[in-house]
Amino acid sequence: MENIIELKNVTKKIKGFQLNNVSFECKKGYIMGLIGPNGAGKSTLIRCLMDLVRIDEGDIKLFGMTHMENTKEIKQRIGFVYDESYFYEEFSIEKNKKIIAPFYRNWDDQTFYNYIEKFNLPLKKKIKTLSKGMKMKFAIAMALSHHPELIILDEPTAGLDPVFRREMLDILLDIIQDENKSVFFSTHITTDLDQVADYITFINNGEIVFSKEKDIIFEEYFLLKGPDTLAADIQKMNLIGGRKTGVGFEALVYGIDHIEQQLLNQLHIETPALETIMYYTIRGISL
Ligand SMILES: Nc1ncnc2c1ncn2[C@@H]1O[C@H](COP(=O)(O)OP(=O)(O)OP(=O)(O)O)[C@@H](O)[C@H]1O
Repeated sequence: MENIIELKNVTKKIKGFQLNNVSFECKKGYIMGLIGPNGAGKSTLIRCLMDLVRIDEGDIKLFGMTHMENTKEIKQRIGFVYDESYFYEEFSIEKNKKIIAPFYRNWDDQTFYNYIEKFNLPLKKKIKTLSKGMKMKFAIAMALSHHPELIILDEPTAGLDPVFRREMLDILLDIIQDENKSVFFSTHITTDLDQVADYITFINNGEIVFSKEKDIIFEEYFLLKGPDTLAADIQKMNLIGGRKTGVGFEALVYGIDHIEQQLLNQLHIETPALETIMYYTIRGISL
């Protein structure tokens, strides 16, 4: 399967923070979600992908090319949506479109106006008067109207109400109905990923914790629950994290083959949500 995004040992130092030896791949035709807590480096990583900041070491390839080789071509083929508005706030939706469209060789007015209608956006309204959700929809309409093969979104659901969020996720799912298109988006709302992502990349403190198929993650991690009397035994079991819950304990482990069957028989075993995996990976053990 073709890699659309490929990072190898990418390092980027900024004041007091470092993306450290980041490597992962994103395949054509899938949705990859990038998760991590505040300050983990998600936006920095996306800025590196878009060559908005230069990496110090390593390699980034998009469509098999580096930015050094052909950044113009890469950017033609990406639809980019990020938090800070890069539109002309004083101009209307339509005027913004007129200014930006000529930069894209595959710009398609018909597609643009279809999205405007679908998203119910007011063409004559100035950007600064739009709600956060409308701005996000406009950004998505712009990003999709030049038929990109890869859509990169930084926190597309942040600050949106649940109805808008659901709509946004449906749009992402719609995009990959065309198997030549791929989506890479960051979020800290992990439940969004439960619904739409095929692959998850988890970053913490500038380092990749894992980058895997979502279904495999759910096969590898286990949430164990049991009474306080077993807490001491379970602590010896190579835990990722755990805590007392009031009625006993819960603990996150990677694989359960190393745990004696006799102990497992006394525990309740669940598949953890992504949020739980993220929480215990970051917080560690406090049993
Ligand atoms: N231009 C900059 N100058 C100095 N520090 C920066 C700059 N950009 C990011 N940082 C720092 O780099 C770290 C990672 O920030 P980044 O915005 O990439 O994290 P994030 O995972 O996107 O966080 P959030 O979920 O809160 O948006 C933070 O400690 C941040 O303060």
